[in-house]
Amino acid sequence: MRIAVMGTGGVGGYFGARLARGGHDVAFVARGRQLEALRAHGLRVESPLGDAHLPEVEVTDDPAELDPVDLVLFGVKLWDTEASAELVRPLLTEQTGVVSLQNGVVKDDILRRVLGDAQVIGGVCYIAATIAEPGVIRHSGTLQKLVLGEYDGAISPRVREFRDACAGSGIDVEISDRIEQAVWEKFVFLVGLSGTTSTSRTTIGPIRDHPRARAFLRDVMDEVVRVARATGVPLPADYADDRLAFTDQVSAGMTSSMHHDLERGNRLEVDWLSGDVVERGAALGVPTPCNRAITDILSVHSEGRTDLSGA
Ligand SMILES: NC(=O)C1=CN([C@@H]2O[C@H](COP(=O)(O)OP(=O)(O)OC[C@H]3O[C@@H](n4cnc5c(N)ncnc54)[C@H](OP(=O)(O)O)[C@@H]3O)[C@@H](O)[C@H]2O)C=CC1
Ligand SMILES: CC(C)(CO)C(=O)C(=O)O
Repeated sequence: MRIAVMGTGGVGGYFGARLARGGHDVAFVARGRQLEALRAHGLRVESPLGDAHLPEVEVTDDPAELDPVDLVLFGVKLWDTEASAELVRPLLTEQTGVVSLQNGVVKDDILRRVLGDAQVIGGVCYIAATIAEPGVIRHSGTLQKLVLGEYDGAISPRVREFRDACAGSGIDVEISDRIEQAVWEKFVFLVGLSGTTSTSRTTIGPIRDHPRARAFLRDVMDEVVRVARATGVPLPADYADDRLAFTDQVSAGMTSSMHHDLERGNRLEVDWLSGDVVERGAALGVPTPCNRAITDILSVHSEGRTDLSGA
């Protein structure tokens, strides 16, 4: 398959590199120091599942320079979605699928609005990966899973083709015929994990082990479940308990990409995660006090590191 990765960071770089090593024709879109490093030294992935080095990669900061592709993988942060969607237009044919690896439930709303419903295939990814240094992606743990599916539930040829490309490249992948629900299922867990690990600046272990922090984590996720159900997404009413039980199975050291971003002084996605839950809840009449607390507490960090000393 010919694939373009829009945003070669933690997730885009990881999955793009695996697909390239799997024999697919992958072009990368990057900028700044990442673009320079990819041009100079190629792309390197460090992973417990095996390192990979692509010494030469097709990379650009301007998708219009690339030939059209079968599939675009979206790996930019949420604030860059709209502008990046405009940039990938020249890569699309009528058949091209656009799959977002991003978090949040708003990402595909934006892509569908800018690019049209028919172009967008729903997707969710489960992985912990970051840019360790320009040109180097570090994968933590062994989780590296994609779930994808057409929004109308059809198992289309393009979805099957991408599933086969991923499976043949060693990526854990499955097709869902209820992708909207799958996106919300991850959103419940992610909003709980990102909100609690970032506000308490610790990994999941101490949070799930402390009775009050654990109750807060559950309530944060339960608000997302209530918003999902009010939207018409049929999550079970006790889904927060299911996700709480799931957090007991992950490693105590697990944390969220947002917590990593906070520690690094980077801009945060909180307005598209807990903040989006608050906005949707307000529109639907669903109270979301825990997510509001998270959004408000993190607001002083949401634009990245600033001098808070007041000096
Ligand atoms: N990291 C993780 O483990 C996981 C992340 N996610 C989600 O995936 C999404 C991406 O996260 P992550 O991979 O961590 O993000 P990163 O910041 O690591 O990567 C995004 C990359 O895209 C680049 N980019 C943005 N806009 C453009 C553009 N117009 N042209 C070229 N390059 C561009 C960024 O450049 P610049 O730095 O200059 O902005 C950056 O290098 C988020 O929504 C996140 O929540 C989901 C699961 C796991
Ligand atoms: C929870 C996790 C690590 C799973 O993919 C994630 O999506 C994130 O932190 O952004």
